Amino acid sequence: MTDTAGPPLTLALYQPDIPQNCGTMLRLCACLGVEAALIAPAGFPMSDRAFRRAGMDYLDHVTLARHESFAAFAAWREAAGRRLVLLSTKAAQDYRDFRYAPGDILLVGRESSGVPDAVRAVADAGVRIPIRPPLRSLNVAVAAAMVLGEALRQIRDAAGEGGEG
Ligand SMILES: C[S@@+](CC[C@H](N)C(=O)[O-])C[C@H]1O[C@@H](n2cnc3c(N)ncnc32)[C@H](O)[C@@H]1O
Repeated sequence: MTDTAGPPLTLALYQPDIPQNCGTMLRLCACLGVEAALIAPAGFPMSDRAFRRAGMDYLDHVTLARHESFAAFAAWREAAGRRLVLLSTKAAQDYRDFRYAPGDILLVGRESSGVPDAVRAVADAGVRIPIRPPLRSLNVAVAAAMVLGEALRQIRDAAGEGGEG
C-alpha cells in the first residue's frame, strides 16, 4: 500500500555491511509501501531465518527481492525497464531537484565504500543530499529515508493527491 498512483518505488541496497542499517531500511520500506531489493554479497546472512532470528518482525510486511550479484540485479531491472537512481555523496545533482517517477529504483551504496565505478556507470541518474563540509556522509538509512520521502512527496503531488483532509 502506498498513497501514490503507479508502480511502487524500490529501495535497493548494494552489498550492505551492517545488519542494523539493513533492518532499519526494510522496516522503512514496509511502513512506506516501498519494495526492497538486496544485492549480495552482504556482510551478514540475508535469509528470512537470519532476519527473523535478529528480531526483524516487519519482514512479513515488506516485498523483498534478493539478487545474488549486481549483474543479476542489473539484468532484472533492465528486463523490467525501470530507472536506476543512485544515492551518492559524489553525485552532482541535489536530490530535491531530481524528478522521481513511479517505479524508480533508488540504490544506496554499502556503508564502508559506497558503490564501485562500474555500478555508478550504469545508473540513469545520481542524487546527493547536500551536507556541511567537512562532514563526509549520512548514515545510509537516514539518506534512504530522506530521498524516499522526497520521491514519494513528488509522486503524490504529480498525481494530484495532495491537499488537506
Ligand atoms: C556511509 S555512505 C558511504 C560512504 C563511502 N565512504 C562513500 O564514499 O560512498 C553509504 C551510502 O549512503 C548514501 N549516502 C550517505 N550520505 C549521502 C549523501 N549526502 N547523499 C547521497 N547519498 C548518501 C549513499 O548511497 C552511500 O553509498
